[in-house]
Amino acid sequence: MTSKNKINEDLANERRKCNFNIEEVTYILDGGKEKTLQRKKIEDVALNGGASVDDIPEEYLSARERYENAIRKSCIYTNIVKNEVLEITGIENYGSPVLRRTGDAFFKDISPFMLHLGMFVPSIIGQCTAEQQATWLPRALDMKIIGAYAQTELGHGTFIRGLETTATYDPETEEFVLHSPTITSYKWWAGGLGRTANHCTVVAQLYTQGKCHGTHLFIVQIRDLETHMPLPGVKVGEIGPRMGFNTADNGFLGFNNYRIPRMNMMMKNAQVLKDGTYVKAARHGKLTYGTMVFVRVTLVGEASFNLAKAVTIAVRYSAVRRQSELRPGSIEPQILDYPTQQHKLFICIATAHAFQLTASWLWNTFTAVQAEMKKGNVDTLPELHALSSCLKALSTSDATAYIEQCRFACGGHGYMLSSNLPFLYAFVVATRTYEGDYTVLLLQTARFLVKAWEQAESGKVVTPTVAYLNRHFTTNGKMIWDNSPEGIIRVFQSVAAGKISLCVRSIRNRITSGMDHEDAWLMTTVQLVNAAEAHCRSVILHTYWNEIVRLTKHSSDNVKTVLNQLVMLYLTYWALERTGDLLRYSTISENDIDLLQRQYEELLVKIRPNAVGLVDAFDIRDEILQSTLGSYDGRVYERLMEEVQKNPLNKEPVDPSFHKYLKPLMKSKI
Ligand SMILES: CCCCCCCCCCCCCCCCCCCC(=O)SCCNC(=O)CCNC(=O)[C@H](O)C(C)(C)COP(=O)(O)OP(=O)(O)OC[C@H]1O[C@@H](n2cnc3c(N)ncnc32)[C@H](O)[C@@H]1OP(=O)(O)O
Ligand SMILES: Cc1cc2nc3c(=O)[nH]c(=O)nc-3n(C[C@H](O)[C@H](O)[C@H](O)COP(=O)(O)OP(=O)(O)OC[C@H]3O[C@@H](n4cnc5c(N)ncnc54)[C@H](O)[C@@H]3O)c2cc1C
Repeated sequence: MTSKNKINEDLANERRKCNFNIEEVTYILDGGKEKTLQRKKIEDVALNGGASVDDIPEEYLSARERYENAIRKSCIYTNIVKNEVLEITGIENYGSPVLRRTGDAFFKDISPFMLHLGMFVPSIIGQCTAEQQATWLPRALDMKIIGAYAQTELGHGTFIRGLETTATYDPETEEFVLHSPTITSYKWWAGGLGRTANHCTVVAQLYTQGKCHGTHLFIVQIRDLETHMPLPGVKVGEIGPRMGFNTADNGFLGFNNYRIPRMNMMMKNAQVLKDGTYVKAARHGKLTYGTMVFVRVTLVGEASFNLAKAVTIAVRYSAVRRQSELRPGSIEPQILDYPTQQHKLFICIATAHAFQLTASWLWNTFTAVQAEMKKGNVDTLPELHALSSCLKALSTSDATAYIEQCRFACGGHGYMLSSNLPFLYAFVVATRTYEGDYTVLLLQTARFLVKAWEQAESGKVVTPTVAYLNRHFTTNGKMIWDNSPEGIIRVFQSVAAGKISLCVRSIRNRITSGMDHEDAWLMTTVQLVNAAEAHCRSVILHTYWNEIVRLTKHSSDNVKTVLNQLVMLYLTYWALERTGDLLRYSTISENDIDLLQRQYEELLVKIRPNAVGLVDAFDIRDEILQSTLGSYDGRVYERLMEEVQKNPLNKEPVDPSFHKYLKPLMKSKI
């Protein structure tokens, strides 16, 4: 081992202290040993040549240079994926989370191809007929065409029914005429649309035979494949600097009576026949929203992964960083030894676990619902929509808050872009808004909860994720407090049931006092968001606990212990966060709360020796972490110094601005 990659002594000590088998935990988080081995194989192939390939860190580049550099790296990565990785994994792994995550070694910000693979390709798979897929999919997968997903407009993002772009069918030519009738109808935000894409999925109001049939999806070519010039009738460009996503060339797009062939309407769920007759597959009105459901499901895993990155950085840094004295003259402690620091960080480790296991469970639910829908059964779709909406909302919101907490935990150095924490924050905070804003999605879940409550009230057995509502109608009074995992989960379910019940009462009272249903609902939305949050919290607690019990059945004792400590920390943390609710909806006493607090503090002490082992178990390679503070070897100060050498401002001893501005200022008289 050279002195350059010698492990920091404090970090080495932490690893010696770790008492569980790190690989075993990695296997659990990856979904099994085979998946870990496959991931490592992919990473080895994809990152073999040293991924970052940036001489100057991308944050020093101008907007133009950054974009060009991002395209350059996207092409390098795509070629590696096409020529080397898919050879091993097969084409079906094209959009897999492993490839998405390995891609992070190439980009601190984001690849302009992300939306092509993240939404354009999924919309072809989910919304096109087999015949259409045969036309478009091979070309899209082979990057012969590059697409974006243009749904949001300048005037509307949330309210899809309010979109203004029109697609009017002309039976004479068997074409759709796309048009942007107003400024607010311009497509806005689509990633990859501004400079990169030559095609996109466009969501537009479909008109045929003089009637509007609501929003539908169309595949639209927007640029010439040879010259990349926008086609006549298409106005396209980049929307400007953003808080993050600056290499994603988010774009705008307008149409002036732009014609596309009839077969460019994505026709899996509805068709327009040659003569203009509209035929709808009579299954479910919202199947055209399917791509969004798919992405919401994948975003739970994204939240987990990005939080895992942030907490890996913050825990390793906290083991290396020493600050202050506990007693006069004593050696400065590692900041990880402060209980307040542990309080900031261990919940982040537990949350990353909770979201990762919930993401896998949600993915299995998603694929089961897809399988049912293939058979023509759409009964399970509302529950999936309610689940994916609230889990997307909470996971992205919590991950955002905890990534910021990790940054705070790294003090001043966490503010450096080279720590990667600001990039992670800017990336994840957007996920709280895109693909459905936090509040809006929780209100979707609330609609489902109120209906489920009414069903349970009428004695019907409701679906598994809200089965606690049936219990609500068979028990009297407050839920008995019980400090076991199952007991805490039951109490959280009672909190959710109690809050939904209050919402229903509030809506009914308002209607009784003369409001119509819409106003009564509107006036109750603050409570409804709160109830949906409580429901989702109970789903996460329940899933995390169940999955840990199931997945550690055959684990070694120490792995069982440490994973159990983490899940208990998570349950206790949330119980303490929600003492107000617990006092209201359960028999918990002040003494019980004191006990919970003690239990929480004891858990911090127990987890402390394994903290570095736990973040090592996320097994995120340095190339992917891209952080001066979080590398495996803990050479924090050396890396910060090395980074300074890359700063173009340090290339010359005297900056030209001195002679141009400063010196004249210094010489000038008052
Ligand atoms: C080289 C590089 C390598 C890289 C590798 C890449 C690998 C790929 C990785 C993938 C990573 C993914 C990254 C993705 C990045 C994404 C970027 C962002 C993209 C976007 O943001 S796209 C735009 C998204 N927009 C939204 O989400 C809009 C939100 N609004 C809505 O969803 C709806 O309008 C809303 C709010 C649901 C309301 O709709 P509306 O029609 O008005 O419906 P109602 O409220 O009236 O409800 C009616 C009824 O329908 C039910 N409903 C609603 N939605 C759905 C649904 N989706 N599914 C099922 N049912 C639905 C609703 O519950 C109501 O039911 P009722 O029974 O109560 O009547
Ligand atoms: C980084 C980034 C990338 C994106 N990429 C894409 C893309 O590739 N393709 C694409 O089509 N779009 C994309 N979007 C757009 C994104 O999907 C929308 O911004 C998002 O859906 C929110 O819609 P909005 O901007 O219209 O917000 P608004 O709906 O205007 O929300 C503003 C506020 O109003 C509140 N609000 C709105 N409606 C309601 C309601 N009914 N009840 C209560 N409160 C409400 C919201 O909670 C929020 O607080 C992207 C956005 C970002 C930030």
